[in-house]
Amino acid sequence: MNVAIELTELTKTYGIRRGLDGLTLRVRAGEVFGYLGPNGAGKSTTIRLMLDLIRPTGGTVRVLGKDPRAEAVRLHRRIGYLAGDFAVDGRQRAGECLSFLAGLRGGVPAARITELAERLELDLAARIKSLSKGNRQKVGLIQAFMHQPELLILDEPTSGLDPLVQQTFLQMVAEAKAAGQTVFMSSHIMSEVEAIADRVAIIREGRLAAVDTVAALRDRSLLRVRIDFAETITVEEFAALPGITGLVVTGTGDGTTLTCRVDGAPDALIKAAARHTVTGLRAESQDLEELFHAYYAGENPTGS
Ligand SMILES: Nc1ncnc2c1ncn2[C@@H]1O[C@H](COP(=O)(O)OP(=O)(O)OP(=O)(O)O)[C@@H](O)[C@H]1O
Repeated sequence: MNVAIELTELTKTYGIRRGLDGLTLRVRAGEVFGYLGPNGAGKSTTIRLMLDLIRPTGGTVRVLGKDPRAEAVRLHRRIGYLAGDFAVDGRQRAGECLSFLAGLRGGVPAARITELAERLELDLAARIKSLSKGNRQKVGLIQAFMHQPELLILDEPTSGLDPLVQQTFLQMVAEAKAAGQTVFMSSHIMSEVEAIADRVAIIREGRLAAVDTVAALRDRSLLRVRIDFAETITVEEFAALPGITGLVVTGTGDGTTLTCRVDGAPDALIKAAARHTVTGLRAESQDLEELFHAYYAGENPTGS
């Protein structure tokens, strides 16, 4: 396996504050990797450590097989980086700024910059200080993508972008992947990375809470079930069934409704329910956003 990023037992403390706490993570070359976590989880800290913008308290970082501390300058040419707080000289015009940055990256054809600006609908003649937050973010995206780097490291790339531009951004990521580039992008919203990420990691309070493919995470999620009965049923009949949690029974007289979560096969629940007259049945997988909120809150959403 070709590894693009390898973090081992990575720790960063800011005085007494914890930024990262023993994070071990591998990102494969060529994959789109979503890095998710709530505010303050340690996403930007991880990214800054990868780029040697800050130094670890403990552990090691390897990016494209190199130590970013020893080879920062050479590595930066092979990376496209969008900072969470991307900021450049506001007096410059967007096009001038991008040409200048292109020079630092070893040169980029002007047509490539124009093409990206057209796709993102950015006016290259506008002064950066006159641009809205979303339009400044487009400048940040172009400077990260323009030299077609081996590795894109994007900290909250969709921040401030309207939904149409977000779609264009997702296409750009898909094209980068098709061209064999690796994309590491952070976000605090699952739906932003769900569609394009091969794998996602979820971090919480500086630690890894989960890492897997989106499909596998979805498979791990629980089933939410609601069953309506014609007659009165009791909690006791269902409470001891395997994999059942959050059991609630409501209503009396005209019928009862049972709601619960099921981990694993719902067979025992269905057989127990079939002893009664079932007037309604609904079962749905916990949606991913909900699953992530449970991870964020420090629960064990898979119930395992
Ligand atoms: N320069 C700093 N000095 C002190 N504490 C810091 C510093 N930078 C980050 N922290 C702390 O480290 C923790 C992780 O912060 P980090 O910015 O990496 O989180 P994040 O996941 O990127 O959050 P956000 O989504 O809000 O950007 C937070 O508790 C934060 O307060």
